[in-house]
Formats: sequence, structure tokens, C-alpha cells
Amino acid sequence: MNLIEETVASIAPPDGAAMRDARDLQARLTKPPGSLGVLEEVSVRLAGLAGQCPPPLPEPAAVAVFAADHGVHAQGVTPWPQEVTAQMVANFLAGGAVVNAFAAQVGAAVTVVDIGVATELEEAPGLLRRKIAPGTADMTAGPAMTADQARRAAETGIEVARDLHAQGARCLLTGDMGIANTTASAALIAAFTGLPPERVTGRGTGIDDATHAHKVEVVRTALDRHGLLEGHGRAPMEVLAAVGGLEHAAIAGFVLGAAALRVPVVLDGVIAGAAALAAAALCPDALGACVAGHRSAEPGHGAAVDHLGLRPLVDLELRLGEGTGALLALPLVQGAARVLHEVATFDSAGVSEKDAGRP
Ligand SMILES: O=C(O)c1ccc[n+]([C@@H]2O[C@H](COP(=O)([O-])O)[C@@H](O)[C@H]2O)c1
Ligand SMILES: Cc1cc2nc[nH]c2cc1C
Repeated sequence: MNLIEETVASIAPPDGAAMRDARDLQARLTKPPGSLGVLEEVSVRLAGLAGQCPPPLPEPAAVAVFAADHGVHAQGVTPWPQEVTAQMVANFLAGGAVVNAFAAQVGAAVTVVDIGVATELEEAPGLLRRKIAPGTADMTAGPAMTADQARRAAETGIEVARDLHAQGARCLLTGDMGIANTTASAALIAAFTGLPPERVTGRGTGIDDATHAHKVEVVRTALDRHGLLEGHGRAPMEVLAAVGGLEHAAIAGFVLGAAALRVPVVLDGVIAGAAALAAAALCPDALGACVAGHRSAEPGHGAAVDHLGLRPLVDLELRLGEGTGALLALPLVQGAARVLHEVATFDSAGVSEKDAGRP
């Protein structure tokens, strides 16, 4: 077995008894039943993942920002030059990006992973140099990655999850950086959901109507070329290799790695959504570890989370990536778990319960 197969084999379904215990406890806490809304379900899922109630507090937290370039950039799908990927990596490492500000706000550590940036990056604190290739190939002309590259990128994601966990992280967050990666995300989401390209292709960093129409056609051309339009029945790793990015493959592995470790993984936006579709196709039980941090403004992201049955916690029309949406959701996930540890029960606090005979 290779590392992906081993990891998938070690992922267990959520623990039903721990989930029942969490639901029972929620009902006894000093608040009207159900009054914490979606956060109650988050707490139940955390208990199911950990196999205990209350579940461990999901802290400390670590965000891994997987950075890579994309051959499909040559098709004119984004207004930004490719070198911005490497320039933003330098900005992350210098502490000057939004991800750094949001991570500081919520006390999360930032690790940047070069999984496929087109240029050579110098060694720096906070940078993991794990380049599989200097970017993908253009998916409209051939497969974006070889099968071996996709597998090695996914294995690297698993290893990063393991390493961050070994360093003490008890909540993992996904982040990404890659000019043109919303095009690859749209192709993956169409391939995994069966939805047409025009439903799942958005404006990424910001493009005009004409460029958007062109981007939809680029996604359609790539899917058609690889036989991935509706009802293809191809293996998830083949789909990733055909139209994915190195960061998508790595994030899919990162999700599998977190699920195998039974630690929650808070997903960021459309890139993570596309990668989570691949992870769930490889191992449906991996979804037990996933929390959708936020709903991105990209239409494909809504399609991805709906397909996965995940409910995003934050909806602020963000479309930045980097892990920013996941970081904003982190205190909500942590608060949901802390409630099960610290809130008194009606019994223990001597608070009267609702009259049984009243509405
Ligand atoms: O996270 C999202 O949902 C998201 C939505 C739009 C854009 N992005 C970021 O913008 C970059 C890709 O945009 P584009 O237009 O070049 O495909 C990449 O670095 C992503 O992190 C991210
Ligand atoms: C400036 C910039 C910052 C980003 N962060 C994530 N994707 C990005 C894309 C651009 C263009």
C-alpha cells in the first residue's frame, strides 16, 4: 500500500456513541435546547470525530498555505501575472499578508508549503520546500499533472498534516495561493459534481464579462478533452491529475491526513472545496473531519459544499483564499467545543428547566 491508501484505510467513521453523548449533553446545558443553532451540530461532529465527549479543544491551530502555479494561466483566465504567486509567498513569509493578520488575531501558526511554485524559492523560516514540479501543465492541452506528480503532492499533504500534528497542532486549517487556481477549481468541481462549467466557474480575483465567458469555455474545453463532462466514472486521483493543481492534490492529502489523525480540518474557500471533493471521493468518511469555514463568493464553492453536505460557518463574500475564511471561522469551532467543557447543566447550576406542560 502507498501512503494514500494506508491513510484512507486508517480513517474511521464518526463515533455514534460520542455523538449521542454530545447531543444529550447539549440538551442539559443551561440554555434553551437548540439555541446555539449550527454550533451545536459542530460540537456533535467534533465529538464524533474524537470519539469522546466532550471532544478535546481544537487548539492550538495551524494553517498550511499550499502554493503552486498553473499551466492554464497561459489561456488568459486571470488578469494577474503568474509571478504574483511567488511574490505573495514572500509576503506570507514576511508576515505582511491578510492570512498573517487573521492568524495573529486568532492565535494560529502559519506554515507555507511550496508544492509547485514556478520559480525557485530560497530557504526561509516558515517555508516548507516540497516542490513537486514548477507548476502544472496547461490542462487544455494535456493532463495538468502526471499520475506520479498528483500522488506525490497528495502524499506531501498527508505528511504536512502529520508534521503539524506532531508539533502539537490540534486543529488544522487549509490555505492556498496560486494565480489561476480558480480555473482548476472550477474544472474539479464540475468533474466531481457533474454540474456544467457555467454553473461552477466564477470570477476569481476579478474579471470582466468577456474574460469570464472565455474562462467558462476554457473549463469546458479541458473537461471535454479529458472526458470529464457529466457521468465520467473516473478515479479521483485521475481527475486530480487531469485538471487539478498541485495545491489541490496536496490539500486533498492534508484533509485525509487530518481525518486519519482524528483532528478537525477547517476548510477555506473554493480551492479547498474542490480539494475536499477529491478527498471525499477517495474516502467518504474523511468528511467527518471537515468543517466548512466559510462560503466563498465563487459559485463553484457553494456547489462543492452543497455536494459535500457541509454548512459553511461564515458568509462574508470573501474571495481571497490564503486560509483567511478558515481562520475567521476558527473561534466558532473552538467555542463550539468549549461549550461542552465549561457550560453548566441545569442540574449542576440549579437552574429550573422549561415547564413540561407548557408550549
Ligand atoms: O478562496 C477562494 O474562494 C478564492 C476565490 C477567488 C480567488 N482566490 C485566490 O485568488 C487566486 C486565484 O484567482 P484567479 O483569478 O487567478 O484564478 C488564488 O491565489 C486564490 O487563493 C481564492
Ligand atoms: C494580490 C493577491 C493576493 C492573493 N492572495 C491569495 N490570492 C491572491 C491573489 C492576488 C492577486
